[in-house]
Amino acid sequence: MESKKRKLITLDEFTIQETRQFPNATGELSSLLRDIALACKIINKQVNKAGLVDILGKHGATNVQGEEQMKLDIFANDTLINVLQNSAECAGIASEENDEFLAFDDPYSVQSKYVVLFDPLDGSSNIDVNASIGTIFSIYRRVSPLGSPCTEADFLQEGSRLMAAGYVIYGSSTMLVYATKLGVNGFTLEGSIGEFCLSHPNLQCPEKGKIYSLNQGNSNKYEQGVRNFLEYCMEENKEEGRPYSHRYIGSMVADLHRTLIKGGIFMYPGDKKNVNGKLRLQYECNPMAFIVEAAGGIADFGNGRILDIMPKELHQRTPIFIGSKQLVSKALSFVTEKASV
Ligand SMILES: O=P(O)(O)OC[C@H]1O[C@](O)(COP(=O)(O)O)[C@@H](O)[C@@H]1O
Ligand SMILES: [Mg+2]
Ligand SMILES: [Mg+2]
Repeated sequence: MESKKRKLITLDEFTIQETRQFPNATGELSSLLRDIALACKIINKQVNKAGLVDILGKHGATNVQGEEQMKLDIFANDTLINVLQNSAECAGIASEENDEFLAFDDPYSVQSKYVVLFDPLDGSSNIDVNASIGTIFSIYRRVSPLGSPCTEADFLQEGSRLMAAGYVIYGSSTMLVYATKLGVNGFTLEGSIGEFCLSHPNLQCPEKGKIYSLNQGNSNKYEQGVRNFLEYCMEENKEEGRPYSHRYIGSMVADLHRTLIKGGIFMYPGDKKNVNGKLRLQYECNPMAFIVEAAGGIADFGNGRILDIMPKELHQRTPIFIGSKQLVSKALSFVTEKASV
């Protein structure tokens, strides 16, 4: 018996419906979101045929993070910048791959209320091995006056001031997940019509979880509290369903997507050498914290809410403990991070 045909709701239709809930809304934020989705569709096309086009491997340059850039990092970065520069809704961007922010000074962009931050390609170490990778983005309302180019202050705002944040995961299917203050929704790319269609409405991060996720290879470098929590996760306790399962894909987007859907905790703690860990506050941790909190989970740096951190620099890093309320609270009861955020 043929399964009942599902009515497809495209991202466009969904964002227009959402806008209608706000009588004063102008639709600029939704249109900006659609531009980001367009850029990610272009990136997705290259990712899907990466082995057949000259997009695998290193590019040869090093970014401001001191990391070797992959060809796909550069392609994704250029694609997002080109699409957003031509979008009438974006005043400027900051990227994990660019030293400085870029202010667009054409007559339309200087009138735009919003700036966009992005990690164009997340999970770079997984590009050449065909494991899930992604793009992470976030949108702030400007604090600088409209009519003139945006300033650094527009990008150095606390995560709690975000208007929207999301990610696209290039995995077995390509999905876009985004959050506003109204909630978190997931859309799957329907290849035959080239549209993101609503597939995961009103995502909620399970309160409990039995999966812990971190680079266990670094365990000896983590502080005692983190190591005690790992012991707790691996300890036998039938009643509490321990030991928990360890899962680590090595792409934050993929590890967070699993945590959002199945529950659990994702961590990238600081260690003796890197007290602030590896992940970037503005491009990775703030957007993911905004999404997980909007889905009922929590995100902490060890001594406080990620979204309350007042950014000092565009590329600063922060430790992160994020996911299901119960398991992250448990982890924090073991951990007192000495991060200088
Ligand atoms: O290899 P490690 O140290 O475990 O780090 C993996 C982490 O680094 C990242 O790849 C960093 O992101 P980029 O790929 O955007 O640089 C995260 O996606 C991932 O969670
Ligand atoms: Mg990243
Ligand atoms: Mg990246």
